[in-house]
Amino acid sequence: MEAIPLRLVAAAALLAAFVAGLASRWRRRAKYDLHRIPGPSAYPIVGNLPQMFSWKAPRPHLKVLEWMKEYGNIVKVSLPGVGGYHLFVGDPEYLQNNVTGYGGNGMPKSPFYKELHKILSPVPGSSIFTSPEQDDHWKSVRKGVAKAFSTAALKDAFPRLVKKADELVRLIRTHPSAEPIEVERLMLRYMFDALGVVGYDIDFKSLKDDRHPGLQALEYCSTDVMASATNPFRRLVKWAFPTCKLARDCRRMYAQIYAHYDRMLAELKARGTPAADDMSIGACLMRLKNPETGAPLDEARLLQEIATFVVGGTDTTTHQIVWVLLAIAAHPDVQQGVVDELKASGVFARIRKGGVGRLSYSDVMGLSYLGMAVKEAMRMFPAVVANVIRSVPSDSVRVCGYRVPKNTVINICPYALNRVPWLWDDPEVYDPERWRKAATVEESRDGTAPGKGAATGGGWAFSDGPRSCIAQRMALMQMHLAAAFLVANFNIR
Ligand code: HEM
Repeated sequence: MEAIPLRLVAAAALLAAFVAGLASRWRRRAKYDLHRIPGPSAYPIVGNLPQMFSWKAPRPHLKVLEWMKEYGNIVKVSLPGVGGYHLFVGDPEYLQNNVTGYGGNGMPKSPFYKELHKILSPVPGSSIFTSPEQDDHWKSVRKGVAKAFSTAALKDAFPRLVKKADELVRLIRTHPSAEPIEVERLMLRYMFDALGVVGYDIDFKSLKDDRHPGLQALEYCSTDVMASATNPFRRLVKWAFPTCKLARDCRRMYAQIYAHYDRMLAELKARGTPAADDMSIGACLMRLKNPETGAPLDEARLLQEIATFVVGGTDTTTHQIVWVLLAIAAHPDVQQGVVDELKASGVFARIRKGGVGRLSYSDVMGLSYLGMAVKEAMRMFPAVVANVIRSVPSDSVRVCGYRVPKNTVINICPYALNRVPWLWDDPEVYDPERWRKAATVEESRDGTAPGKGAATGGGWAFSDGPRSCIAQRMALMQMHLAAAFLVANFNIR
């Protein structure tokens, strides 16, 4: 029998693959509505990755806002290797009721969070932040640590934070006046220390040591973990070339950050059983029990939770306070308004004339104009600009009326939600006063000021629902205090 030419076999295989592809595409179109969801056209193979993550301007949130304005309140974006199709939804009601989970209707966090786990621990697992579901472990940690963010706990920690803010001001005063200060770096050191003293009653002392190894490692690993989660090639390079510089640096820096968590746990353990009135994050974590066995949390699990609050509470507050300061600096009238309020309340005099010891939590959190200036900066410049990510749990769930396959990604982009014109009046205007209107709803144009989009505290900056930021009150305290100290002592330009 004559052999079938190889070329014929190859052509038949190609044709079969093409027909199978068409059939599967046709079946998919019949079953789901993905093709009906509006969005930018995607390139073959790489989808919309080049538009979202171009080297020149890797600012996906700006792209999402642009697309939402163009396509409306649901936009389909194709991101192969980073979860496939992402749906960006600009309908707060839909998000609150179906995604972020009021009334237990939330969607699970996407597998994206697994990638982030590496910065918490070398051991696979999940923490309050990375847990996909609101399972028993998540519930016990969330409930057990909630006390650390109560008013009583924050009042207790306040004097320790005041000392840090005072140290920050003194450090700035030692700086030669002609030389510019790199504010972001300085605020990173302040917020890292603030998290340590408020959350764990441990002074990391990074304000004293610019090259603090824990902070250096945290900076490096935060960048790596986000870059690796959004760039499949970075993961591939590290895996394929374990001796390249990137892979070696990663190993060294991850070891350094894990060593920092180990030292924190050792210090907490050395203190013995926490006192009953100790409501710090560290004390709450040390009291946690395994919900299945009732035994104290095992060390690996405890370390992951300790790490979660360090990671969750440093970069976020740093970036957010920098944006707050930038907004205040760019609006001298707002800065003057903050100064006037500080003076009228007596806080200015206490900060400036050696009375910081008499400053109370209520003094600072009662500064309503400062509060509005902070909230408005959080609306326009949320630190978590995008990537609050959930997964559609089953084929039967419709997203804004569309049938989509299980595991389709719902990506909440606080930056876009806080600026889309159908949710806010004059979204591009920095206007702290819009939050005053929130307290007097009748003044607003449509009865929903500061905007229908406002979910919690500062728009969507802290997300929403049961998985929203557990530490938002602590974060606000840290930012209010830093802003009050800086504005009272310096003219921010
Ligand atoms: C201005 C500062 C902060 C911002 C803008 C912020 C923002 C957020 C957002 C958007 C989420 C939801 C993330 C998601 O669902 O993917 C979140 C969750 C979380 N944040 Fe924050 N955060 C801030 C400060 C902090 C601080 C200071 C801590 C710790 C002390 C912290 C700890 C957490 C934790 C543990 C979660 C997970 C909660 C859960 O899933 O139950 N955050 N944060």
